[in-house]
Amino acid sequence: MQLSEFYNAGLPRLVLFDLDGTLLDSVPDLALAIDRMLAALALPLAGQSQVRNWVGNGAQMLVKRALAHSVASSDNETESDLFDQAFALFLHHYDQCCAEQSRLYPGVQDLLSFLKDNRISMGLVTNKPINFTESLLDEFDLRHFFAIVLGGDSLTEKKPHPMPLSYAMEQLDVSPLQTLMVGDSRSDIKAAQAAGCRVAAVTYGYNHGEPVSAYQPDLIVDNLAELIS
Ligand SMILES: O=C(O)COP(=O)(O)O
Ligand SMILES: [Mg+2]
Repeated sequence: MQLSEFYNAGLPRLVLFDLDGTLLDSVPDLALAIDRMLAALALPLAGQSQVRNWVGNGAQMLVKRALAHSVASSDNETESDLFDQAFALFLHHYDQCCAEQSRLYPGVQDLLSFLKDNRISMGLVTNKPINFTESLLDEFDLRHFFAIVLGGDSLTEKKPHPMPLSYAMEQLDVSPLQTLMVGDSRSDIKAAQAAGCRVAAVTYGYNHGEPVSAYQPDLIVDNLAELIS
């Protein structure tokens, strides 16, 4: 279904996008950084297929999930020391490799250009830390599309909390009824539902191994270009 059919009065005024798994296939580089972190800690490696199921709740949760998978249970103090060490290693390695193998998905350039040509405002609301988000937007020359960019550490709450979506709508002075969220995971769908805006979900991203249909988004697409009228 095209956007113009979905919004009776034409197009939404604002489209908010998720980054990882929606615009950018980032798992190859996330997995590289996680495996370099695990190797430095002499722990068993995870690989892309595991990491794909762990992405979506921010970098700290990604590292926690990787440690929970690779470390036999330990006491709280060892766990927190290990986390601090692991997280620092992850940040260091991801900083080196975040744009090595990551690629934009098919249809992304087409949709962003279509929305820009139609003067629809766009925002980026990701759970990825803001410093990596900004580097990747520069690397893929996407920064100019977005009127607002929020990372997982930009505000006190991240998706699935509605705060970053509500904040973006307030800053751009657009109501939830005139806003569409586009994402790949339950966090995006739940945040949009709680913020009162409609949500389109892509089928190709990272949703912890579950189909996005389980969370009842308003629209489901296999390629973002399907939204273009
Ligand atoms: O960093 C993550 O956990 C994923 O970020 P996303 O919100 O862009 O999917
Ligand atoms: Mg995502």
